[in-house]
Amino acid sequence: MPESGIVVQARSIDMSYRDGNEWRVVLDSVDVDVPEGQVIGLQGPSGCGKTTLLNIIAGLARPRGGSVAMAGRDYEFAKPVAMAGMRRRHIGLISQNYGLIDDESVFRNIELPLKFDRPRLRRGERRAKVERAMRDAELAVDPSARVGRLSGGEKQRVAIARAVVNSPQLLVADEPTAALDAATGAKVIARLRDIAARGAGILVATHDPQVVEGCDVVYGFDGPRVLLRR
Ligand SMILES: Nc1ncnc2c1ncn2[C@@H]1O[C@H](COP(=O)(O)OP(=O)(O)OP(=O)(O)O)[C@@H](O)[C@H]1O
Repeated sequence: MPESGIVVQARSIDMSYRDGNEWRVVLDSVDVDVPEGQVIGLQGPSGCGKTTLLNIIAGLARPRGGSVAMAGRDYEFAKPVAMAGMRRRHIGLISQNYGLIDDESVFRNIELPLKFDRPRLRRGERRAKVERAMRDAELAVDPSARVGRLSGGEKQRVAIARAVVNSPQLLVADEPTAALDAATGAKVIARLRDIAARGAGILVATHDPQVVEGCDVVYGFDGPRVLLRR
């Protein structure tokens, strides 16, 4: 049985990549818990395996060993269609390069997950959800503005709004402040904390000390292991 209040539990995760004739171990029996209402950090030098672990917990990559469970249900890594449905319904993703469509408006970028997951939602309801997500992300730009014209900080907030528009239980963010100055980065962390305060679990990979400071628990990488830091 899962512990109550845990959004996602990863157990004994193993991952290796083939390097010529050898297998290079990146994750070796790694355990991670993401509780409701908390921001959990993954910290470590470049190349240590943060993105690999995030992708596994976000259901985007299949580990070579171990299991991941959301609300006590194991991810069905062998079933790509079921996995895609689970990701759409329960997981919000903020990727390193934001993954936005520059030629589309702010509104259309943010509503995209709703179009896939809630195609029968009425226009008014969709608009209300997008506006709510924009408020949650503290995004005060014209919804009809083209994303390509926004600043880096604004783009990051569009990515946050899009990730939360479906009210996911788990939000996964890969280096969310990497391209931002310190003041803008601080605002992003504040937004993540607000989103967690409403019950979501957040997992964030970072080497930004400011982000680390804003986490409830930080897992630090030390070679192919994850150690609980605080
Ligand atoms: N698809 C892949 N095939 C082979 N090797 C990979 C693959 N993905 C990642 N790796 C290797 O696994 C290691 C961990 O990569 P990962 O991207 O998870 O690190 P990271 O900690 O997120 O790094 P960064 O902070 O630079 O993003 C690296 O050595 C990388 O080269």
